[in-house]
Amino acid sequence: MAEENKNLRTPIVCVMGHVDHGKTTLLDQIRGTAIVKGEAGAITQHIGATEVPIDVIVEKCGDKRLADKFIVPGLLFIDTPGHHAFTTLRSRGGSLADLAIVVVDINEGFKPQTIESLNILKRFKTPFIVVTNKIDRILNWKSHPGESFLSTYKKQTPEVQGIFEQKFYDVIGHLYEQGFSADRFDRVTDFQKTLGVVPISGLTGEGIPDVLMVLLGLAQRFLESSLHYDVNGPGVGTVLEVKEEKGLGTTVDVILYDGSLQKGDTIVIGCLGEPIVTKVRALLKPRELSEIRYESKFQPIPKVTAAAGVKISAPDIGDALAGAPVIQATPETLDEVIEKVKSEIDDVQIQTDTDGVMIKADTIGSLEAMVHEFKKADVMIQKAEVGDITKRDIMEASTINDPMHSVILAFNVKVNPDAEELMEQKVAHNVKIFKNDVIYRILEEYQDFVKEQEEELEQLQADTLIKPGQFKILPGCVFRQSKPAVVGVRILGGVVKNNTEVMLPDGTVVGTVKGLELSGKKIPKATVGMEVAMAIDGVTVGRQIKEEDILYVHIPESDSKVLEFEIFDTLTSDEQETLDKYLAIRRKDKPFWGK
Ligand SMILES: Nc1nc2c(ncn2[C@@H]2O[C@H](COP(=O)(O)OP(=O)(O)OP(=O)(O)O)[C@@H](O)[C@H]2O)c(=O)[nH]1
Repeated sequence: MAEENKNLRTPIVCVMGHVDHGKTTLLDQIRGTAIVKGEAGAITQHIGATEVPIDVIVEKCGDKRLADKFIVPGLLFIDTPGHHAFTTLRSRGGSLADLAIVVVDINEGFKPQTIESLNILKRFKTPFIVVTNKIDRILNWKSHPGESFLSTYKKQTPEVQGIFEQKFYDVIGHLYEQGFSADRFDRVTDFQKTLGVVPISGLTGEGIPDVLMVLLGLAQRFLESSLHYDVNGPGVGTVLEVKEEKGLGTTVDVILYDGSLQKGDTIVIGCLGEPIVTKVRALLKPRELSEIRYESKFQPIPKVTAAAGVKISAPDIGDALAGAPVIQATPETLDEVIEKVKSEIDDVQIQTDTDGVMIKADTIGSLEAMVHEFKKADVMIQKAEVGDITKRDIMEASTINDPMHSVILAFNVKVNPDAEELMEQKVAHNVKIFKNDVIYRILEEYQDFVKEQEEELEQLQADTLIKPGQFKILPGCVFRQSKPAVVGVRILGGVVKNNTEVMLPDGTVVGTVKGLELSGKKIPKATVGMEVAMAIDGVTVGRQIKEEDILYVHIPESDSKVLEFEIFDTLTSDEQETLDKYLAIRRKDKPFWGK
């Protein structure tokens, strides 16, 4: 059993949370921990990751007995913060990150990206902890750099403790609203039922020993079975980034999570077309800072073993895709491995609708995350692809008539120059691009746009809709008998516009308004309370109409339905009253008119 445990690999940890809540500072603090406390050689700076060995953690926590308790070799922190790295680092059926930390600024509380992080973790079922950061900013907090939370907390005054408790339980309350039962880490007895929350300061290092301990505990408790690996097995990893490096050409930064990889090995890398089959030309790790006499930032190494972050230099890897699998192959396994890599890419089944927007993202993982978030918000998606925005994308979007769908939502991608050129032209005038490197911002911007469009449409509808109106022909104000009749009227309710038909109280439509004048000036409409001169075509005073008559604007049945059932609440009270009277006339003989 003990022998077997030797092959537990280092758990991979991602840091997530809202902008500016302190993800980078926390990672820097952890890196600092590794550098200051580690014996020479004990610290391993990886490509895209930092490894904190178990003995460094144990020393930091000040309890040597812990050394026997834990059997994982340490923790590997992915250096790129945010859920971008988390979603990029996918492995078959989930995320490659074994654990995550969600950072919340204790003074600011929950923000959109906090919730987005929690949703992503919930979806991937990744064990995680929450840290409430920046406790040193609490009024009158006395910092004790590097100490455990309980130790520094005990040294605060009761007032400061009171302020802390209030802010802390605010965060606990928010977590509860998101469906998590959570408590301060030292009060949690079962991490499977209760989410552990660690108060920290990324700046002073207070609470960092607790973060490391709780993470180790989680790894031990939940991951032991999934952390077994075969040192001699084929190397398996995920592309974190595809990068041009001076003197090396295109390289791929890979997080290896199983087996090992050597210089000269054949590897298969996922891309959009047929998988790339190539040979490792060099495996590289960052050069130690002391070795500045070398020109290159990287140092070649003969072999890497999981879990590790490594830069791979190899021929023909330009099309490699961030988030795609990298698997080592032998002549015997090559065909099988190619199939496996291909099917992993094909597994990213994105269900699309027949109508909807176009989504572009930089990696498979971010594309999946984006589609998930947008579907949750009921946005219809017609196409979802990895890659920059091309001329063809713009052409495709421009053929869509619905302005809410001739839209490209782009996450972390560029607009190609020829696509940009096309955007300037008339043919693409209807295409809109929403670009951002934060998913929820793209969603927000798109939702604002949709709202604006809907309001415009409503306004347009309201402008063409015939509204209720009622007026009385004033006594002694007949200026012309007919062709057209011109009479003085008072608007009793609603509005009367030019070119609308008018109706008698018995339901007969008798003529059309052909002009409105107020104090000798032509006006397009008259509203409640106004006394105006009105020209009515089609009637003769003394025949169809006479002084003191009350007339109504004739509302067609289709408009009446919209007024009564869709926008009744938006009408003024006199418009509502007038509509009620109008409907009563219409429904006297036909009870179902306009229903
Ligand atoms: N007082 C105090 N300031 C902090 C702490 N942690 C972070 N900060 C400050 O908060 C600001 C944002 O911190 P970052 O670590 O850059 O935050 P981030 O979450 O990585 O931000 P993005 O990378 O922009 O998402 C910086 O000015 C930090 O110095 C802390 O514990 N205490």
